[in-house]
Amino acid sequence: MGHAPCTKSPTPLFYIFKAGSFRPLPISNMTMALPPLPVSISFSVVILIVAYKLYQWLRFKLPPGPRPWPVVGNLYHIKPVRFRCYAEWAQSYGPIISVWTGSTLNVVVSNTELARQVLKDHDQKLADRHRNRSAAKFSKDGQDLIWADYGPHYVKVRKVCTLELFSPKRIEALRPIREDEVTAMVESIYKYCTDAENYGKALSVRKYAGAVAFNNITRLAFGKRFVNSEGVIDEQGLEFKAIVANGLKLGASLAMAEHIPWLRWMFPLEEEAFAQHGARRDRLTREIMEEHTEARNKSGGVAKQHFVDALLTLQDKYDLSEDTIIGLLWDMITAGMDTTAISLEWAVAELIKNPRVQQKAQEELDRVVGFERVMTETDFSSLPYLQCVAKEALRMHPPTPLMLPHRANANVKIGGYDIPKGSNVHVNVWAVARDPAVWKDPHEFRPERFLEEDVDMKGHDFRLLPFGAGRRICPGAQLGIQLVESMLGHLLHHFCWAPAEGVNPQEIDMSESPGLVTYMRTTLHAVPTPRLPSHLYKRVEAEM
Ligand code: HEM
Repeated sequence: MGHAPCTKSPTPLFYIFKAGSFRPLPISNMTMALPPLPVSISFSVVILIVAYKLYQWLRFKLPPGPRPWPVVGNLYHIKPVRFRCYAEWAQSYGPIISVWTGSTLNVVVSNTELARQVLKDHDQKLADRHRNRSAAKFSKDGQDLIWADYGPHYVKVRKVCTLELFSPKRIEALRPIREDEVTAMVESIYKYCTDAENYGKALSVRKYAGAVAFNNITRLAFGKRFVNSEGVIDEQGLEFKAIVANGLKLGASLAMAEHIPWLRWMFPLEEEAFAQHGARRDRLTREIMEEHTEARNKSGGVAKQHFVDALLTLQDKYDLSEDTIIGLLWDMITAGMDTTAISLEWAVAELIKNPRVQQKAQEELDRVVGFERVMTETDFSSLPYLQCVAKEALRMHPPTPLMLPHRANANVKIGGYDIPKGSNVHVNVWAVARDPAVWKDPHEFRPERFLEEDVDMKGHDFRLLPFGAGRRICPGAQLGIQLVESMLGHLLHHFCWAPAEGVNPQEIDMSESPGLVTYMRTTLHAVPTPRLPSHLYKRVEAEM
């Protein structure tokens, strides 16, 4: 990689020295007069703090990694697709590396044993979150779940998620919404490809997957389908989308100063913009909450199954503030929307590249479901190969390849190295799931591997961690799996999938776009051909 290994990384203060802030002046430029007393005192205090910090950091044995530059650390070495870059560095420096983003130490682990140490043996000490200024604003300093540090608040809201929001009973009660949305997707793809104008033309898989994910998550969380059957979005839906887009814009505006705290005074937060954004988000959410309260009162107190109803009726039992309810609802939107759409797009790309797998999955669907009805989630247990296809797609293309970063709330030793309190810790689940030491032919899309050996993907087997593991494991894992399997099963049962005209399947761009969640870099365009009787392409509408 062209970087000399560096096991003893410099301290944040080292950067300040190197940056030249304290560069000594040439003797000739110095005045011989002694500095006034307050200046001497301040200078001594600074020296003492520097010495103490240096002592603190030098006593640690930090993991090796590329040599950081003064001030910026490795910021200029990190390639845009971070998990690939870290996996390359792991080849040079070993399975645990230090990466400096400005003055923040990030430790990245890339094998099964170290993932187990992070997510199981030292789970609790590594279960805090790093909140940058934007995340801190959006979450009102961790009043939600995603951005909360590990502690009594986190334990409480996590309990609400496990026992209430994602209980098997509620997931099952919300099944009609999922089946409605998945069949709506099938109906609209069918309309597209049976329109004479579109004959043989490719469509964007992401567009359809994104619509299912959007409608599904907004209905599940807010009990709202913002889009009507003609695809027209209502006023609240437009406002919702504008808020999501504005949140992304604000989040992206912070950049460099996030990594170099002492530079922040030069880049003040746009306090006003953040405050307006928060107020706008809260206003829309409150409006929806009031609608639900009114409907519940009218129906004599009967609560619906949507998350908003669940949270409002459980507010007193769990002592949830309004900020926490709003935060939780938006967490679900943030974490549950892109992840499922991304997984589907990658899976379809692999099925086009591997026609043998596509055909085998279709044969299973034809045998189990047949040609006279559509698949439902109750068929899953009879469709082991379909489940393996979804799992293999999540192995090769985890939508969050570095999970969400954890932060150490105490000094911890991992793989013989020190992780000082306050460092960020990432598990490169993408690299772990492609490690030739634990996977045979790791780069081959071969769902059969899971028929030969049943590998758990919900946090018990540290070779396969698309949802993480331990205390912070994804609470929506089961729901996510069901949605991905359902979308995939319907797409395969109803259609044959081929690449866009003139594209060789092996030429499909399988590279990733940069970001916390990993979309395909080039949107997948594919040609669907219906394979079932025409009456099976109707949306199965659910009134909820
Ligand atoms: C294929 C789909 C999905 C994948 C691959 C996925 C993956 C993940 C991962 C890797 C994490 C971070 C775990 C960690 O920090 O250690 C996470 C967190 C989270 N996910 Fe998911 N997720 C998916 C779907 C969903 C859905 C559908 C929802 C909700 C509707 C959801 C809600 C959450 C929440 C709230 C967190 C934060 C948990 C915490 O900080 O304690 N996810 N997810």
